[in-house]
Amino acid sequence: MAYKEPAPIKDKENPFESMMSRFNIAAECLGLDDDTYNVLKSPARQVIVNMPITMDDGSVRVFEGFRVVHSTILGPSKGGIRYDKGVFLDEVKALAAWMTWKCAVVDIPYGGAKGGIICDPTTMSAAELERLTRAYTLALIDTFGPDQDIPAPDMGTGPREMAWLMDEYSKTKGMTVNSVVTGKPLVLGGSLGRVEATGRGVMVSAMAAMEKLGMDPTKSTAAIQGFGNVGSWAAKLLFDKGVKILAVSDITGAYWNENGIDIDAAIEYKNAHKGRLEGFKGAELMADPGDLLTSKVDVLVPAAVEDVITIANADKIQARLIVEGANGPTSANADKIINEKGIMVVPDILANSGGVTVSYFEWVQNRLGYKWTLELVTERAERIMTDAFEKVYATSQKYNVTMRIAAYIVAIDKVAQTYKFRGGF
Ligand SMILES: NC(=O)C1=CN([C@@H]2O[C@H](COP(=O)(O)OP(=O)(O)OC[C@H]3O[C@@H](n4cnc5c(N)ncnc54)[C@H](OP(=O)(O)O)[C@@H]3O)[C@@H](O)[C@H]2O)C=CC1
Ligand SMILES: O=C(O)CCC(=O)C(=O)O
Repeated sequence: MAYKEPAPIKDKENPFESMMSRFNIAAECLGLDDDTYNVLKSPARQVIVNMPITMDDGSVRVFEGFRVVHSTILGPSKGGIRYDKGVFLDEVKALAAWMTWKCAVVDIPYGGAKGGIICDPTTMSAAELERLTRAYTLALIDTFGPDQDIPAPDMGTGPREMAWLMDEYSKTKGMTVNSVVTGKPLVLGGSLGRVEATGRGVMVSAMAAMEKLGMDPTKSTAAIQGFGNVGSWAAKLLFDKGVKILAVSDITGAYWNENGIDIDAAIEYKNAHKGRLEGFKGAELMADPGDLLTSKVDVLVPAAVEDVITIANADKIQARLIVEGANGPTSANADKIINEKGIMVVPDILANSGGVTVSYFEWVQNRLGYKWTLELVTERAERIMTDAFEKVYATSQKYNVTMRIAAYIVAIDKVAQTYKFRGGF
């Protein structure tokens, strides 16, 4: 039977339009001129590739993949690769633009890019995924490069895929080029602290926001959607700070414990059960996983997919603080409702920027041929995150705007100034 690609999800807000509506507000606050506006909004490069892959049963399937380079104004473009059956071009375009803004917010010398392949990694063997990753690398060999475009993990990918990518790239160059990709296994030049970096940044932003709101972490509760790389590390690090985690979730459901979930036990369970929480006994399965988002907690951390906080549920959210671990979890239409409710949102382009920050450290270490200690990585990453938070907070006060619009203002201002100094392209 011929394989049929799943249709892209259509019943959601377009993520690129969501990104643009925030961009437009920030551009207006800054009084951005038309020329710069047009340059900054347009992705520099969009590549679509089709890759025939021999499956383990001998059949051939053609997979569609994307790489969007949004901007190289600040430096080589940087951004993860997503393996998911729902990937589509406008999503990758939005994710690439968010990378540009994210790198600018944390003041690292990168532009933004993102990649994705329409596939379901949970139903593919390791050998099939390896062939696919190598084919994708070859298809994008002219795009990738340590001084051009540097990929990293995102949903559905991790150190294993980054290792294959590095190896395939290196073979075509006839030498080992480990700085072409970050998020690699440690033995291949990965950085200590990269695996937990995004979750750590979420924790650092949550702590900084709680301080502004006068919340005591040890008296606060949280719910975390998504228990993959970002969600599980954010949960673990918040738990270690004394925050009581009442709910966590993955694709198998949402799990609630009024007395607080033992996150170490949840992570141990997940690691022993193919990366899933299904059957975890330390919490009750919630009847509707969507209820996690509107549950009675102080802090909400969406750390799974886009567009989960929408006009359909925004008015029911009870948390005082939302810290966006995922990229684009809040639709632009929901922003107004959330703001009217007085909920503070630490936006994705700030809250989850700890990952790309430590990716930058990995790239720097690869180029130096030197390894930093975990303490050094953690201390530098936390300082960058704290400084970025304070800058965005001060900007929100100055312009009397939300933290989200303030983060866009900081980012767009930096990219626009750099563009002007460079004299245009
Ligand atoms: N990894 C990184 O360094 C960074 C990631 N991000 C963003 O963070 C988000 C998560 O990425 P990451 O943790 O790497 O991805 P992972 O693939 O490691 O984890 C994703 C998690 O979300 C769960 N999930 C998927 N769909 C749903 C859903 N509808 N409801 C609840 N849970 C769901 C998955 O469950 P299951 O495993 O059961 O399928 C899994 O637990 C993405 O938006 C990504 O772009 C942002 C910055 C950096
Ligand atoms: O680590 C990186 O370079 C990028 C991570 C990423 O894709 C993201 O921040 O969304």
